[in-house]
Amino acid sequence: MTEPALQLDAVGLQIGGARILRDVSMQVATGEMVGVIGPNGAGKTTLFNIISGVSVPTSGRVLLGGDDVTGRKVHQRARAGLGRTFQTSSVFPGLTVGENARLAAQSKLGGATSPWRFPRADDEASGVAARCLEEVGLAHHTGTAAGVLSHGDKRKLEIAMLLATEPEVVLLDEPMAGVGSGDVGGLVEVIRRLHASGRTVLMVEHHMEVLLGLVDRVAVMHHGELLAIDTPKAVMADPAVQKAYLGETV
Ligand SMILES: Nc1ncnc2c1ncn2[C@@H]1O[C@H](COP(=O)(O)OP(=O)(O)OP(=O)(O)O)[C@@H](O)[C@H]1O
Repeated sequence: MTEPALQLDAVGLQIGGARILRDVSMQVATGEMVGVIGPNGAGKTTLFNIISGVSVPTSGRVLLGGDDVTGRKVHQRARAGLGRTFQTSSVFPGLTVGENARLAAQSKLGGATSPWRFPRADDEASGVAARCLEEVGLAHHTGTAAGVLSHGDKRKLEIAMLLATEPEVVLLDEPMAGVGSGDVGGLVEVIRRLHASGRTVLMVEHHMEVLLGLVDRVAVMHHGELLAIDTPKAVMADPAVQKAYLGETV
């Protein structure tokens, strides 16, 4: 039997007297796309922090491809094939789109990471960067300053930078946040292709229509617990989920 790409075993986080996460267990199969939803403060960001190594759980285990990575640092998990985008933009606005992507590729390949070093169009990092920009549909913006891109294109650039690190498991933290309605469709297509290429994807997203149309399964967090994990249809029909969202639009 193949190991799940990502597995959480009874993960918990207690800070002082506060239980932030309690007993969260899930398995995400290779190539699967799972959406994580839940009301504000439910523990979604904390869960992503624990999976990516920003926080260490006080109980339970995190496994990547069957390997226990619970005690490993962010960069060690990145090397093990985990990539993450953040809610806040991580692009360098003064650098071009191409330079941003090349820096991300260099961080994976090692060696000098100075963006001011004259890039050779045929070096490995430049090749990886070009391929990733092509994949997200930003190749025509290679020479554009990242700071002048629309929010939607910045998100695409962040995804390209993530792809440049060649992750197998991708965590997307609210990719639609701040994106104008005209840019949503293009970004959805990029995420759909990311999934179709066989990568395993976990996505926190408040834009419910987008999320439900993309994912294989939905994990519902509530008060630090995993309330349900199932197909979008089954989760939306679950009375416990509806109760958790009472007063909010699902
Ligand atoms: N380091 C910390 N110390 C104390 N409480 C924390 C800490 N980190 C998170 N919390 C609390 O844990 C709960 C879960 O927070 P978290 O940010 O994970 O929720 P979320 O589901 O991502 O919310 P949102 O949708 O608003 O981003 C919140 O009540 C938050 O205040």
